[in-house]
Amino acid sequence: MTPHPLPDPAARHHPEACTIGVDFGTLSGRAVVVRVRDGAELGSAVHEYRHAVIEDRLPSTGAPLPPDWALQHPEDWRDVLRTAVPAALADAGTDPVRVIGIATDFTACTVLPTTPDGTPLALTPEWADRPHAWPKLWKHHAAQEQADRINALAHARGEKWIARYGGKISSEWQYAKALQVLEEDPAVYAACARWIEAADWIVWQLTGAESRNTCTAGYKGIHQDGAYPSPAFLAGLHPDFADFPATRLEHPLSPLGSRVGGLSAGAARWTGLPEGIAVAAGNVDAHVAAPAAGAVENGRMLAIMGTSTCHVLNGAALAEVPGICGVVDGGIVEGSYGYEAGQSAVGDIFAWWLRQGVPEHYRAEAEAAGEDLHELLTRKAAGQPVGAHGLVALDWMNGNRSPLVDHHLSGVVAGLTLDTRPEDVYRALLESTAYGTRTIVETFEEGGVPVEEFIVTGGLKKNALLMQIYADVLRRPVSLGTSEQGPALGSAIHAAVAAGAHPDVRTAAAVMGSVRRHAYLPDPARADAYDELFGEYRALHEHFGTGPDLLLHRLRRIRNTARLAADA
Ligand SMILES: Nc1ncnc2c1ncn2[C@@H]1O[C@H](COP(=O)(O)OP(=O)(O)O)[C@@H](O)[C@H]1O
Ligand SMILES: O=C(CO)[C@@H](O)[C@@H](O)COP(=O)(O)O
Repeated sequence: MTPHPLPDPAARHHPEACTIGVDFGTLSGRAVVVRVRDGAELGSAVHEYRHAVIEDRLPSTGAPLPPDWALQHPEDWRDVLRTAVPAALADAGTDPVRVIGIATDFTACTVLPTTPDGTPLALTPEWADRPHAWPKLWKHHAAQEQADRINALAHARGEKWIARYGGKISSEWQYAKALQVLEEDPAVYAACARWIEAADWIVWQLTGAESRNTCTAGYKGIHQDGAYPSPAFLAGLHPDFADFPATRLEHPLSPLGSRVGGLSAGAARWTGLPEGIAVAAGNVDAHVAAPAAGAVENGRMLAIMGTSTCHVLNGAALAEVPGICGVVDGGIVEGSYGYEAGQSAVGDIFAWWLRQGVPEHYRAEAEAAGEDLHELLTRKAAGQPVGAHGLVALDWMNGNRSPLVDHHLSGVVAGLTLDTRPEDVYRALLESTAYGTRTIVETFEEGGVPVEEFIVTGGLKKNALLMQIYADVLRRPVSLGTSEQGPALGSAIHAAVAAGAHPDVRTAAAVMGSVRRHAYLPDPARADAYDELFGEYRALHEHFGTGPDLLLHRLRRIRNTARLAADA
């Protein structure tokens, strides 16, 4: 096959020059085609992962997975490049020759063991039958015991970096997951040449060469002040863990928006794009969205609301804020300290209730009305006065990421009666996630990091009731990123910088990003009513989430013991 002619360097100045952004979310990959001179989104496409989230059985053997596991299939990710990118180009009607760059972003910490050439162990005949050979999705929560030991040792040794992560490293991040592999399947750990974020692995698929980005290294890989944790610290966890960074992570780190390579011939065939175009460093699906939604300036918190919510916020100074996910110098954009916090389930909580808590006649009603169940329940829940359902819920169905950093906590719904309706619980769940976000906003402000504006992007911004609840609960306006694919637009912005169409991310954000400021305003009367309910939420937070011997931990232990016995 004749190779693509290498792109003309002047292509970046063509008035129709564009870039591709590809956002790898939890359930699907989304590609957008964006014009670099004004950020116009010319086309888009979505590809649902065929295996979605693998939580029950290993695809290769059908063997049951233990509780709290969450895996994904690498071929599902490559399928996004083969399907969504060409489909987005077709949707845009764009001649591929106009595409000057591509960038991707990924859920994190979604991490996988590979061979030296980047082949996932999960796709090798020798290791495909071993659960620990498979990519661990960000929501894999079976490494909490390892995380607890990491945190205890870090505090015992007075490790300086632990304060950069709010005082606790999450079980969702790289080290707890890697330590779980080492301890539960040392043969897989020994065969793992590279322990790599999917955010970097997908870039490897595009360029044919490994690269590592500063964002995932900083927030998920404990890379602080130019270094990973010391061998002495890591040996204190397990003698064979001392060289984990040196052997499985170490690689030069690429700043966000930098060009890490050219599109390989193979990836050009997958995507239909010109070989050799700029490929940007990998990024995280939350942080990448900041330039797309007017959130690069300090004090502007962006909530990327989807399956989960990530809160990213730039600050002028380095502050040690308890319970956040992390702070990284330049972690969101150069020139600021990038702060991250989050809620491990938001849309996932609503999806759970639609699956389990809605009677058949509601489904029939939705179908008859041409609505999905979210729209039906939202419509049914919208009219009731604040507090009329008599419920307060804890949004911990997938643990608490911030500020408690404990994924063996679980959800609570208080106030249920025989009169409680499905829409009442749905509304209480919407509200619980707003209370969780208000807790995070107040944690930042009490920690000395100002939150001057609250902006939302992600799939949930389309729910007007949810957005109004957030404005009322937070007692502040809610601005909206205008793109329906905020993270993918953010990636396209980083691709434009990598391709040389804009000098840096801040400049590109001003040209290509877009936000609708103060789209929702708080209603004072409802805000007062929510203040009282938020007080009840905080009482539940303290009772169920703090203290030495927690009911929710005991229930989790009982549940896991019973399930493991049943699977034995
Ligand atoms: N109208 C809606 N109201 C509330 N939640 C919704 C609505 N539509 C979809 N969701 C939730 O949005 C989540 C998907 O968010 P999205 O941003 O599209 O994906 P991802 O998390 O993969 O980035 C799902 O958990 C789903 O339950
Ligand atoms: O944890 C992070 C980012 O740090 C997210 O990738 C993770 O919560 C998944 O995000 P989504 O809800 O799938 O958008």
